[in-house]
Amino acid sequence: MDLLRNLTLKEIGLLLFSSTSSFLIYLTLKQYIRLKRYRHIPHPKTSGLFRFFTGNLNELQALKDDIGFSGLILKWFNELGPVFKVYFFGEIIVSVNGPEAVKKVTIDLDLHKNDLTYNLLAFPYSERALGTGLVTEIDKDKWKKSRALFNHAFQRNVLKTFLDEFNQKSNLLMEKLRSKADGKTMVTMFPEVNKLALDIISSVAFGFNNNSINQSENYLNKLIINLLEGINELLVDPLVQIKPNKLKMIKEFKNSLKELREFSRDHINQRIKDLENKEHVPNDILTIIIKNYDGDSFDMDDLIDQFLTFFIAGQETTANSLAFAILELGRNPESFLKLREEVDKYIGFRNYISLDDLANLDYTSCVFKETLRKYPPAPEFSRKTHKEIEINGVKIPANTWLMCSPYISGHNPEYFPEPEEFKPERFLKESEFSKKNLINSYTFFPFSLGPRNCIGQNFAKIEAKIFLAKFVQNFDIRLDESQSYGQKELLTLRPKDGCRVYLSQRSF
Ligand code: HEM
Repeated sequence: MDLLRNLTLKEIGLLLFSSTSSFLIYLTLKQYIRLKRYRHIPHPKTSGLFRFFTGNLNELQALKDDIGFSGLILKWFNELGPVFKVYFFGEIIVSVNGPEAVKKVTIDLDLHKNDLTYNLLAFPYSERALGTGLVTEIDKDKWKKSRALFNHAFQRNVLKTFLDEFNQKSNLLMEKLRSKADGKTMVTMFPEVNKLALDIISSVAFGFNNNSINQSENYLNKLIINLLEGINELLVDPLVQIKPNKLKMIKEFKNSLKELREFSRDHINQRIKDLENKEHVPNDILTIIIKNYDGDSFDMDDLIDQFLTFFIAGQETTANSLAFAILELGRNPESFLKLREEVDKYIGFRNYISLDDLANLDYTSCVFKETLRKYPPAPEFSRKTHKEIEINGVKIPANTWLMCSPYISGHNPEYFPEPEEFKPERFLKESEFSKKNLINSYTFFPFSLGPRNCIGQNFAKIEAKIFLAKFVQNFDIRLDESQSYGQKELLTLRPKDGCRVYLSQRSF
């Protein structure tokens, strides 16, 4: 301090100037060295005065509302080829595409998840949200233990026992929609299927009747929406935490998270108590988890992480795909009629759909798959290299953030000609694409692949097929022509205007 006190203003200015210059030189050198490691990997054109630092930030921001991140990287894939990088400030993402790359990343090398991406879900705004739940656990050994526990609960023969719940909740939604099926009342499908998905996961996984289908605003539904909105904001705007006009949203996010965690804690505690007291409990996923838990005592925060993870992973993704499916069926009446023909043949007017019935619904499966191809709800997922690897002959340095995209693959005309067309037939076993093996696990992977694939995929397939079958059994649809048929990418990919339809009771 004494030294500073003896300096003149001019000397202090010079000192500040030289330390700022040194800092800038340091940043420039650091960025130069970082980018040099990736020099051989092409990237989209950068723009702006500070583009050496900001990289592709301008393009990422300008296009995020228009075609979304997935649309943007698809454009870059078409321009730059299967391996390319995108960068902004210190972050470099390498997008790797094509069957060989996807197999290598997800199966052969079974790379770790990228901590930076998943931390946004795990600990947004420095709060514990999904924490060390199954989606966000980075530590492989810990993840393996949890996954083994959950695998029990997601086996087909266990899910089969919940078929009543899947049917009952879908019937409830049909009943509600019937009350609006006058051909004149506009129905936005996304919130409806969102509540359906929430009520199904609440009942099948956690044994309680949430009953949001019949409520205009549901307590849990609202809390989850607030939670997801907060995380979305953080994803699209890293500076959100210092913006005064976002303070209210952040406060609401934190309150909702707190309430959700308290709700989960109470529910889990009650179940543990009931099990200890040998009370009658539902044989749901929570009971299976508690019974198979092999720790000495329960780590409550860990269980809450899992509880929230299943609520969120089990709701958003399926709901988005169901809303997109209705939108596409509305735009493609011939697919709608084919679907109905199949349902009429195998189900008729029965309002209970069994597992055997589901096995017959081949075209229904194709409709669901085609929807997931065109609009994978999780359009990208991230991994991290721990040592240098080679993909498609391109060397990728250690500690690189890698990205695989079911969206890019699903829109590649090499495997899916006329990718913008909705053609469920391409997934029929006898289709030329199936015969040529153009559609396989490495070209169509909306549930990801390898050990960290989606544990809920059978769950989602059952839910989707039952809903679609019941929907065409009951209704004719007309789309609201004024809506956008575009997509909106937040945490997941969803229909931009939520899928607006006019329903009528089915005519014969
Ligand atoms: C159409 C519906 C669904 C799609 C497209 C989907 C997609 C995915 C994808 C791509 C992943 C990998 C994510 C990553 O690597 O970051 C994933 C993981 C996961 N999904 Fe799904 N999902 C769906 C439905 C569900 C449902 C219904 C549940 C629960 C009932 C669920 C629970 C999970 C969980 C817990 C994980 C993490 C698995 C692990 O890392 O071990 N998902 N899902």
